[in-house]
Amino acid sequence: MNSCQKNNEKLLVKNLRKSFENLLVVDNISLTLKENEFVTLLGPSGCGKSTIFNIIAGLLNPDKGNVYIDGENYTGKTGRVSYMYQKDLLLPWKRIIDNVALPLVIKGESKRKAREKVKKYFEVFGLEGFEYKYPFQLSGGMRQRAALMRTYMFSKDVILLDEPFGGLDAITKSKMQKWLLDVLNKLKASILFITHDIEEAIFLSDKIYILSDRPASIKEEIIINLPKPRDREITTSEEFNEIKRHILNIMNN
Ligand SMILES: Nc1ncnc2c1ncn2[C@@H]1O[C@H](COP(=O)(O)OP(=O)(O)OP(=O)(O)O)[C@@H](O)[C@H]1O
Repeated sequence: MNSCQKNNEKLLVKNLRKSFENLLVVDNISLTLKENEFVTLLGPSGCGKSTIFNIIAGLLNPDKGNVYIDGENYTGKTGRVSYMYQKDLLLPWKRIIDNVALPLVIKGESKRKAREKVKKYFEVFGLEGFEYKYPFQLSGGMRQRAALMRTYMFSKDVILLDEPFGGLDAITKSKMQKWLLDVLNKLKASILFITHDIEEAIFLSDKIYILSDRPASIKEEIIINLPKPRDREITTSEEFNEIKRHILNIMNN
């Protein structure tokens, strides 16, 4: 165990720095994610958010800094966290149940056992009755729920979500945000989330890191103390708008 690990800290990122050729993309990023916490990286397009996720997932090596999960150094090591990209496509030729079970099959489970293990989650993810359908038979929101379920099956505790609702229309996106909070109430997981949508960040998060333009550095860390469980009405409250004004101020300076 790393001596820096504090109580219930799942993920600790320390002093990350990353350049591509001569382009500095990530500059001295440090952050923490506690057990069952929802933390968002909020920043402008192209600032380096996905690069930070690629480093946390172990797909990229930082030039400097480290990534600890449960106190263990995972810098440059893959396979510990779940990672869902914005366009995380389901395999069109596989049934939903086999798409969702794929992470378990990759880890060595038989198809039959993997199907058995994932079956019980279909109800929680709102996909009961759709187990044996193919992706083209589902709506956009349902496909995204299936992709989230597959992500959850890979690693149930630390989940990185890179703009998972970015490609959805406004109404579906809003429904999906509320749905995600409800699912997390039942399942418990520690989520690190990327978005450039300020309202989405406030609605979902316990904590927001505001990132600068490229190279990404942390401008401010904001704790969101809005009451939980949250529903849509909260987004029109004075408290919510006060946080939004504060964030806009920081982002525009
Ligand atoms: N493998 C790479 N080689 C060279 N440059 C890269 C590489 N990956 C990312 N970049 C550059 O790093 C910068 C940050 O990219 P990144 O994808 O991390 O930003 P982002 O904040 O996630 O963007 P967006 O919000 O548009 O998804 C961009 O200018 C991009 O062109």
